[in-house]
Amino acid sequence: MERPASQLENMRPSGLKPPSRLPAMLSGGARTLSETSQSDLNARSGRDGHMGPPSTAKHKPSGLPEPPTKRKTLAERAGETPSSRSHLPKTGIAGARANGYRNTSNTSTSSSGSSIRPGSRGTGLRQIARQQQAAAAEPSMEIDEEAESGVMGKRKAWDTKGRLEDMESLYAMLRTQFASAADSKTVLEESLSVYKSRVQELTQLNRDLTTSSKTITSDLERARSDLHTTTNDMRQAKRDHEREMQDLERRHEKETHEINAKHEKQLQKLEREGERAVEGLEKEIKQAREEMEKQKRDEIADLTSQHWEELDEVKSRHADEIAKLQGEIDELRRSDEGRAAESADQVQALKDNITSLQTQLEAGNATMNSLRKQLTSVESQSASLEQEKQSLISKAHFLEGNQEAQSLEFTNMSEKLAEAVAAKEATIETLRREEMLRRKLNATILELKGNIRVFVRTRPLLGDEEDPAKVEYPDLDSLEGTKEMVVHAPTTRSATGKERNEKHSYAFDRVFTAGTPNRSVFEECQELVQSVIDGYNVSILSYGQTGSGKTFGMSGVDGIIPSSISHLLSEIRRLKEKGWDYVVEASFVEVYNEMINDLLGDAKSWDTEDESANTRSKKKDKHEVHHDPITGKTTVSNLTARALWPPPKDDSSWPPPVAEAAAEASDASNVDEATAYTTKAVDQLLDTAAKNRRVAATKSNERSSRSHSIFMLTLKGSCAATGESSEGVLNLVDLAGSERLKQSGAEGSRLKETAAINKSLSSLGDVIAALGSGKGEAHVPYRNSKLTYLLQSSLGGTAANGKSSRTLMMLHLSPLAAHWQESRSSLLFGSKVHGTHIGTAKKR
Ligand SMILES: Nc1ncnc2c1ncn2[C@@H]1O[C@H](COP(=O)(O)OP(=O)(O)OP(=O)(O)O)[C@@H](O)[C@H]1O
Repeated sequence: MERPASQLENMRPSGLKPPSRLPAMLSGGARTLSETSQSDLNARSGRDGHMGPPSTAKHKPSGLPEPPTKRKTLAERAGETPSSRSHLPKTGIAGARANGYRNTSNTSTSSSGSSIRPGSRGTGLRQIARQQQAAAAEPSMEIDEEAESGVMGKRKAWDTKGRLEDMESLYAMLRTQFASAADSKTVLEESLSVYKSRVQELTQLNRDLTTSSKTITSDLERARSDLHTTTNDMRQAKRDHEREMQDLERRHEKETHEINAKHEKQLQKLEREGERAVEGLEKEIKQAREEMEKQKRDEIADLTSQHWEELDEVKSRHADEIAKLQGEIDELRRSDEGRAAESADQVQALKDNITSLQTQLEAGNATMNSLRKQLTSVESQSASLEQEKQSLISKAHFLEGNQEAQSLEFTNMSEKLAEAVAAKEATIETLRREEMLRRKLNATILELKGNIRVFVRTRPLLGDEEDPAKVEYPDLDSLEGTKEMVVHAPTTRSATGKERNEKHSYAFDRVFTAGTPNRSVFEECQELVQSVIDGYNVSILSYGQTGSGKTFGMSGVDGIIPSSISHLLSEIRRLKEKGWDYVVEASFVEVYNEMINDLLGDAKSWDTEDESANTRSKKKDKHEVHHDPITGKTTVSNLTARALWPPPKDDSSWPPPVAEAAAEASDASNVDEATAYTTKAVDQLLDTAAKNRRVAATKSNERSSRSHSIFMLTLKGSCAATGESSEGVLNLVDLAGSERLKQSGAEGSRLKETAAINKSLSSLGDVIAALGSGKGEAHVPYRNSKLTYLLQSSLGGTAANGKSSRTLMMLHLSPLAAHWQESRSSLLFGSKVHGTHIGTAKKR
């Protein structure tokens, strides 16, 4: 695109400007060089002093204007009147010339200082023209004056000769003037040719400059387009750079994220390894402890047998000495009075001897007590030895003293015996009071903690499982135990690409970190299990999606079922010393499709109802649930109940393998065998249940995940001494997987299963919510599902007889981020249950 010259001028990098006068000259119109007027040339040469030919200063033109008309001949001129004659200057020519030159110079001077505006130049040309006209007019006036006052005026008309002379002189003068005019013309022509060549030069210069201008313009255009291209390139490079930077940033963020995730994984791995190491160490410690205990037991046994041997030795020595004494006494009796004193000395020596023996016995007893307090049989035998010793002493006394003293001694001994019996009674009474106090305290503690409690447990990552959900435990170091958890949802992105990091905080009665072993979990449940012994009904329910660890926590090694049995057995043994006797029975049932099945019965008879029959016409359950409104007891008809304690002696099919041990179990000295029996019996119960479920699974897959199992323990206790009695039920429930299967996608048996599971789990939530509303038992919808109806008396409510119960909901979570939604719905269920407060539990 062509730009105006003024703009181009401004952009000229070199600062080169086209000669300012050239456009002016060119703009003067389409005049050719021949058309250029003398005045133009004069004006130009005047304005541009250095461009003018130096010769023009020397050979100034005469200043005479070219005759506008044809010159007259001399004869013609001679015939003219003086007024009409030519105006020939005398001195005025030079003056006019000088004037004209001066004027031109003046114009030039003034023009050179002025700008190159065409207007000003035009003014200069007009001035020059005016001056030339004035110069042309002036000489004519001078000639006329001269002619009148000088030459022509002095001659008389008749003086032809004089007038001829005048004419001759005038002619000569004119010739001179003509000659000078010719010179002047030559000079002017020379000047013109100089000007012409100068004009050519200038034209050439103009052309060169135009070409140069064009070149520069095209250079400029090129430079501008280069600049444009460079700017575009730079912008593109900038954009590329920005894009690269963004990519780099994204990559960097991703890498950081990956590194963080890797670190976390490593940390967790290390934690897991640490936990495994701790577990291994614990196992080793346990083994070492067991070995030490065994060693101790062996040592105790050795010491005991040694002690027995010593006692036997002492006894035989006593017997020998007694026999010897008896002989000596007899001899003494037979001897005379004189030897009585000697005998008395001997008796004294014997007495000393007996005292030292007594000291030995006491020391032996002290050693024995310190070694094993539980060896009550040994103590009782020691007591009989003590009695023997006392009788020996009394015999010695008898020998020593008279009849009266002997009877006094006897009375003292009887009193001491009565005192000992009274002390024993008082001790038993204190123990009973202590036991009652303990039960009350335990009840108070549990009441304070609430009748419905919720624990959360996350299982560790298994095998090659990866990508755990992020969980934080804000009060991990709390001395009261961890109760809070913050679960982070997997990072998502909004429609605008913004990162969304959701997290949810929860608080429960207890939160267990991933990897907490079963044993530690049970320690927190122990108080609740203990309260069953005290006569409360308790339910512990494992809730969570399939694979979250419900079965592992309930029936696995050190799980709640085996640990509860072992804890209850040790408590039963402890209470035996305080006068309490317990009977323990176990049943194991499954609730599947709203039907109760006996897991210890025959699996082949399960799931027999006609699928097509409607619910009302369905035949009655084989196992009916019945609640006694007076006792508050729940019974299920046709249910197998296995005696776990005391081990039965008369059932040939039951007890299972440790028959001999069981037979001896009623003997207090064989508690270990009895415990072994019960433990084995429980293992066998669990095996039988698992086997039955496997058989049933041929009809319905994944039976264990799709049904609820309930291990029911009934503990009946009585204290003959006080006439007190108690009955508590412990229900250990492994619920069906809580994952919500879409009913729309399920068909046939799976649809029915899903409906039954959803119904029973939501009924469970509703029942607990209703119990928490405080509207009373009448408003609790126990009957909405078989599960809640079966557990009615142990879900935290209060039975008609005023007996109330306790519940522990154990939420099991998968650690995987992929299972986040299921974990969240479990946590929401737990929060709903945890928010429910149910009043104080009462025992009847
Ligand atoms: N705390 C844990 N420590 C180690 N392994 C565990 C733990 N919890 C669960 N597991 C393992 O996870 C797997 C699934 O556990 P489990 O069978 O108990 O889940 P579940 O919830 O009972 O499933 P389902 O509902 O199908 O019966 C098992 O292999 C189990 O050994």
